[in-house]
Amino acid sequence: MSVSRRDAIKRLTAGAVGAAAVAGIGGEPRHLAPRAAVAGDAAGDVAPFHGPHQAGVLTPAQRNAAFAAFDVAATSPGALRDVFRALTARTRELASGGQYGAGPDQSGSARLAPRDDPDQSPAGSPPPDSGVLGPDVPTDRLTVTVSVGASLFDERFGLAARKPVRLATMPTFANDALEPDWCHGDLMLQLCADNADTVHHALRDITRHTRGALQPRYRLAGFISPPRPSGAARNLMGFKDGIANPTAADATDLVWVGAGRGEPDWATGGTYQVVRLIRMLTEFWDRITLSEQEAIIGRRRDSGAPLDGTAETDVPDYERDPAGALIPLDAHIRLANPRTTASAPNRILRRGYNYDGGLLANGNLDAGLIFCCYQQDIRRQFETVQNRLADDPLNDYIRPFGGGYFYALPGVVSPQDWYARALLS
Ligand SMILES: C=CC1=C(C)c2cc3[nH]c(cc4nc(cc5[nH]c(cc1n2)c(C)c5CCC(=O)O)C(CCC(=O)O)=C4C)c(C)c3C=C
Ligand SMILES: [Fe+2]
Repeated sequence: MSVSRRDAIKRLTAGAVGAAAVAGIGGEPRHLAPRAAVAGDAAGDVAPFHGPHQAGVLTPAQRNAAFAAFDVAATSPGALRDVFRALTARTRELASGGQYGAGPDQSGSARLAPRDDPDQSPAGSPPPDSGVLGPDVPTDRLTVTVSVGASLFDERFGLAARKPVRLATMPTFANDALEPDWCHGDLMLQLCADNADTVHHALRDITRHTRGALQPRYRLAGFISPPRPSGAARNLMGFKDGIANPTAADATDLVWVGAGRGEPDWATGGTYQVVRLIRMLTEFWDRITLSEQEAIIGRRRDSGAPLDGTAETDVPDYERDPAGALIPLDAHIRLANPRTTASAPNRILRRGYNYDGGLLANGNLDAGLIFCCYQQDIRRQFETVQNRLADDPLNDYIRPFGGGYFYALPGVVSPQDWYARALLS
């Protein structure tokens, strides 16, 4: 992250607080009217909003994302409830799409209202929407996954006794060069959609409706490339990434927090989220040989196959290669998941995105991975894997600079429900 970009963000956040007195949380609700399908909509474009778990965890990864951390500027429990109610209302509406300036006609179906409808935008008021997506707001498989950090459970809102028992502040690991401006936060929003403008629109809508109560802390946009030429998408080191991941069938054992795990009742249906902002030292990576790169990862760069196999989907067989003749003992995939009975409960659900943030002050590329994973227990899963990676040769080519530990809230189960209702009631 360049110094100028960070300064720009600081200026923007300062502006948001300044505007708080004017807008107030939520301001006027900006209703989207439901609408018939618009160009670009296709079957499967809607990621269902209501359910026992939030969308955006098991949802097949959309192509674009933003990870945005916030601090809560609201000071009372009542104001905190308003924050979550506003977040729920905006997310529910944005995820189901609609038309700005439309209202039900006599038959109850959606219609386009005249653009200059005075009821929608009274003289002297700003328009109800940024307009970034035009009048038709597509669903675009938008998901907004809301997570809370350990700092939300400090003395401000009287929530200390309700903290998820395994939620802590992310520590600094051996290879980290953490930048405080890019770490932690009371709240993390993971916004994902098939198109980048949908992600931008949703983030802008949410910040507008929570201005003064949520203080933006940092944000980073991410993307997933199309298959090149097939199979899993590639990260910015050129390797297929996200090949080996638990499936939805594993989620009960590995991802969702259920009853009987010693967690507070309100937390049932949630999951722990780890976000790590990891810069890639691409200038160094691009200077080593292909076989060195492949030995570091443990897979072929072109096909994604493990070094003991031929296809991306082949499962590495470490028992048949105890000395690491084919897949080195310190290959990234072997350290991360040794595939033993003992290591099975340590598996994590990865849902990462590439990021490209321009240039660093020294002229090097600022690009890398927004590593994000979900799990039942950070210590048993992410931290165990991370500690196994302590001497990973890949560490010479990456530098984690930010992120945090969060708890993704249980899902919103009905139109009357809202994020964190069980926590705050
Ligand atoms: C602590 C967890 C992990 C971090 C941090 C991490 C960073 C990281 N990984 C890559 C590239 C690849 N990782 C791959 C597999 C893989 N990585 C982790 C964990 C962390 N990675 C796991 C658990 C696995 C799966 C291992 C397995 O089950 O076999 C791969 C191979 C393709 C794949 O299976 O996804 C690549 C490539 C980078 C570049 C990186 C930091 C920038
Ligand atoms: Fe990895």
